[in-house]
Amino acid sequence: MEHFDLVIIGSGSGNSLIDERFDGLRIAMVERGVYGGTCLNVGCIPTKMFVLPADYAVSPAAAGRIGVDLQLEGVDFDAIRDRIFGRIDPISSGGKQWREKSDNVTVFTGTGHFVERDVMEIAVQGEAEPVRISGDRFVLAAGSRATLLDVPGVNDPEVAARVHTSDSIMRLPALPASMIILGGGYIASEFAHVFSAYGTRVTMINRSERLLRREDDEISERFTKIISERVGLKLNQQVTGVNPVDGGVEVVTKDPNGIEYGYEAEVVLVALGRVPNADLLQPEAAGIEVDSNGYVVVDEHQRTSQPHIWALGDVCSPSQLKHVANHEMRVVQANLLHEITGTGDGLVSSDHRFVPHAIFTDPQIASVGRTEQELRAAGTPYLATVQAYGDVAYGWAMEDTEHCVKLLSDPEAGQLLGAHIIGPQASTLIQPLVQAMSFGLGIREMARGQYWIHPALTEVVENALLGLVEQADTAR
Ligand SMILES: Cc1cc2nc3c(=O)[nH]c(=O)nc-3n(C[C@H](O)[C@H](O)[C@H](O)COP(=O)(O)OP(=O)(O)OC[C@H]3O[C@@H](n4cnc5c(N)ncnc54)[C@H](O)[C@@H]3O)c2cc1C
Ligand SMILES: NC(=O)c1ccc[n+]([C@@H]2O[C@H](COP(=O)([O-])OP(=O)(O)OC[C@H]3O[C@@H](n4cnc5c(N)ncnc54)[C@H](O)[C@@H]3O)[C@@H](O)[C@H]2O)c1
Repeated sequence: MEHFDLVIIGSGSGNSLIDERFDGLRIAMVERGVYGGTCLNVGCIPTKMFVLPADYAVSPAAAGRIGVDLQLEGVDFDAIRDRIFGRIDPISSGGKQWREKSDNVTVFTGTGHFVERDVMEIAVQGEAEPVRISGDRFVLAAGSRATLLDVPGVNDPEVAARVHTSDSIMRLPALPASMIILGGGYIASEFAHVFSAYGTRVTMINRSERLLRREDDEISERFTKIISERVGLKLNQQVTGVNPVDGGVEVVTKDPNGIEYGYEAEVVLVALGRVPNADLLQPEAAGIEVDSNGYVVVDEHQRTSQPHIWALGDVCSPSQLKHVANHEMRVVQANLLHEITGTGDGLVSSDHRFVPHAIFTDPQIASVGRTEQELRAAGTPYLATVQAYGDVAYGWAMEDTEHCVKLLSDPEAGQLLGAHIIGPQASTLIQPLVQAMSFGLGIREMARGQYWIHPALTEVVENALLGLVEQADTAR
């Protein structure tokens, strides 16, 4: 049995962990799928490369409001798809080849699972017998996978060929005429924007009454209304079955009154969340604790319940975001180097205080901190302000009527408690607010202690901050 100093399972954020400081160690990299993981191959990168053309495709509406007559002549889905994967696929295969050539890293292509606390068995692709390796230390970077649809009819081969997850939907051989999207979260919303902008007739089926329900209510309500102008929305519906129909699939649903509906489309996208891949690792064989939702349990240093096993990213973090996986990777990297080579003063900890996210729909959405409904439920006193884009100069220029920045703070307008933005450039506008929260910058200092470029869209953030200050001062 081959022995390694370090065994890493998962080549997404796990691959970034290995740098020249690990040159003296014998490392095994175990990867069951496409090299480079979710973000590169089927996640953040390709989706956002699909979003940008979609943003252009919907821009005639915004241009028309300010007197520019743009006409969309069409969207070349095949060219977009081939350009995107023509760039991504070589990065993935090149990354794998580069690792395979490395003197100190052995790449195992196959699914690994524990058989003992320091022994892993790998079903290596193309090999008749599984391989066993042992390790001094392990890093679990095994990510998550799409939840599959589990209703009657889904295993019918004609249906199965037309039911996709985010892993396959971006590689469709041609743009479908119609698509049903199941779910109302990040993936459902981003692909609803993409495919409806490209010209597909999109129907979203969601079990609750609003999309993006975990966002602040203000944002979720606005988004649900705005996107309903571009896609068919079927809310409060539970999927009960799927059937093959001529040229497509029928999705059968039931509403809260028990009334049944049937919707047909050429293809179906299942976007019902992602489950951690911890189960594939058979963590019980190594004595690794897993929580009730299937996530590997880690302490603040990203160490699992087994001192020689560390975890990072989607396999242990319910936020399921790449910037979180990257952050945790750096923590594990520093802690491994500390333990193995004595680098640094001690173990470092992850900082999960203010994790932002952005949803690349049209309009964009970005958020950090707590929502108003969370503060209310917790009984935390707060101030809230909603600043319309249309009330600042750049928003006037855009003739904006729909978008806003919502800020929440303590009652003295001292510190921000949450920031939520819906509208153009939201993913960029949120960053100074993330910075303020992370470094404890007070609202008054932030609003008045710096210049805000006039007439940039950042004035919508400045005015929102001033709105909180004014409320606090009025209440004194
Ligand atoms: C469609 C989509 C869009 C997204 N967009 C964004 C975005 O815009 N911004 C953002 O922050 N996040 C986004 N995410 C989330 C982001 O992609 C993930 O949070 C991130 O990639 C997780 O990284 P990771 O290293 O934990 O896991 P991964 O990158 O998933 O890597 C895990 C790897 O482990 C392998 N593996 C699993 N089990 C085993 C095993 N037993 N043996 C061997 N190998 C195994 C898997 O094949 C995989 O390659 C998106 C996700 C999806 C699906
Ligand atoms: N821009 C980004 O950062 C980005 C983009 C895409 C994905 N992601 C990550 O990927 C993760 C997965 O995305 P997602 O959209 O699949 O998950 P999600 O958790 O955002 O949304 C899941 C949706 O499915 C619904 N749902 C779940 N189970 C259901 C059931 N049994 N019946 C009916 N509806 C059900 C939920 O109500 C929700 O609307 C996200 O949590 C996010 O962290 C991030």
